[in-house]
Amino acid sequence: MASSHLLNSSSFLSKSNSASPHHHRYPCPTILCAATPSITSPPVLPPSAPPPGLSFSAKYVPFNSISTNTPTAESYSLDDVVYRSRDGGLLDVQHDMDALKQYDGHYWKTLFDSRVGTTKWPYGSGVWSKKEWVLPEIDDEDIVSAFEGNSNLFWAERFGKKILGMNDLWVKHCGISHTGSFKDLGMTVLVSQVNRLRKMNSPLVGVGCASTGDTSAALSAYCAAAGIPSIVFLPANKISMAQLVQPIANGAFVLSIDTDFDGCMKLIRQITTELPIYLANSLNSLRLEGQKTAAIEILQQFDWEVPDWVIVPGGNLGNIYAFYKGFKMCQELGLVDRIPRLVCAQARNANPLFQYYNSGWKEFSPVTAKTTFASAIQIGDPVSIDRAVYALKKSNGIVEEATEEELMDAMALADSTGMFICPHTGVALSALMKLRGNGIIGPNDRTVVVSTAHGLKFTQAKIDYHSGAIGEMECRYSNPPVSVKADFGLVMDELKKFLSERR
Ligand SMILES: Cc1ncc(COP(=O)(O)O)c(C=O)c1O
Ligand SMILES: N[C@@H](CCOP(=O)(O)O)C(=O)O
Repeated sequence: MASSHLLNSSSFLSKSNSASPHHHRYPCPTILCAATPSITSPPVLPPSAPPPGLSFSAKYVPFNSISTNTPTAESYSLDDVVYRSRDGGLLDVQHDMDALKQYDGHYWKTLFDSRVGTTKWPYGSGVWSKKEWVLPEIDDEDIVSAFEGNSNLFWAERFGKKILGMNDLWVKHCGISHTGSFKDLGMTVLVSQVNRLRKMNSPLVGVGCASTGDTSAALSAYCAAAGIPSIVFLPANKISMAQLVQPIANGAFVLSIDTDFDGCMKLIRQITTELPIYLANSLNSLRLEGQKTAAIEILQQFDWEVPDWVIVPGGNLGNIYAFYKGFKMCQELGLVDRIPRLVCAQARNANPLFQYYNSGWKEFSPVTAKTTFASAIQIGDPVSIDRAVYALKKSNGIVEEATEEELMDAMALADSTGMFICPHTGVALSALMKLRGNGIIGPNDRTVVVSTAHGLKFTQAKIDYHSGAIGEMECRYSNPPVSVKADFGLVMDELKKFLSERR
């Protein structure tokens, strides 16, 4: 136990095993056996051996060439600093699928499964255990990782049975992570690539983002681990204290700006075209390569069985596409034979995607996002709108919304069954409750709700709820503490009252 902990932390800090003879560009039998180094029998060979010299690669292509299935000559190296296609559209990371297809689905499953829990750098990370599908060409010693991923897929037995009559409900706790949100999955990839670029003498002086609190926390932590300056633009007074203190503690240059997230996003986009600061928001498609591994991980955790539904709270809308991409890659490469239906859940106070969906995808209009307890998705003009629409259409997906009362009640109910979720996960659970209520999601459907951040980042929202201190809200599941004098009789009275009410 102690020695494996030491191994993990020393890998994080020094990449000490980077010069390992097991450092290959493609999966190999040695890597497959990494978790059992003291073998006496011959290594287990993968089902189909790699042709000698075959390597994997990826490049940027215009996203619309993918969404319209139109071949294009426009592409960029991942070592280029580029966020937009020539016509101003989004980019996407395109992998050399022909090279990946040299191996069958069984091969990839065996390889990925063999890396779970290994201390061999960098494959113990849930992201880097899928390295060939993420950033295939980066050297292991350039990777900046905090052992992210491999997050708990929690069987929400009590919530499912008691609240929804469901037996097969799961919560993927992506917020149980280094900086407390799913952003770590993408940030390890982005900061690793910047680390590589800086070693290649790129003029980049730092990495910057606009944030509602989680992207900035992840960016500042990974940059601090790599000794790279980070710059974060935060909407003043619109993020939680816990989120604000994260980049401050990690030594980021923090600008608290008198605008909302969308205003910060506009500014960082302008600034990163003027200064050699690398853009870390999910407009940068590199981030999504890491985030998509959560989808692969869900399949892996179900022994490669496909759930019926996956529900993701949406704000800037990169993550819903990342999930689609992860599932789709698994299907295309033969690991599974279908993909789940995706649901994107938004807060009613910040619901541009929901409105677009409700219009029958006729017209998209950005909104001015109003204050919501789900503050990390208080976004009115999502940069990945096109990616989200594509993911939803391709997965026969649905968009739902939740009012403030619905999301806070859902959060309180989930907490009362042993979770400690964030308000964004409350949005996703409210969506589930509605879709169960109208029968779209059936009682036996295997359903995964993606929990995107740790509840400890949002304690003020929970305090407000449990003290019944929210304007119009009934706070019907609040559980305030009972004050009592230090007197045996009075304490006994309170306990008897409590116990009789429980009967
Ligand atoms: C906790 C949390 N949940 C959900 C989201 C939504 O993710 P996305 O912006 O990729 O839609 C974000 C960030 O936007 C977030 O920080
Ligand atoms: N919730 C995000 C908003 C920005 O999203 P990004 O994925 O584009 O970085 C945050 O935490 O800042």
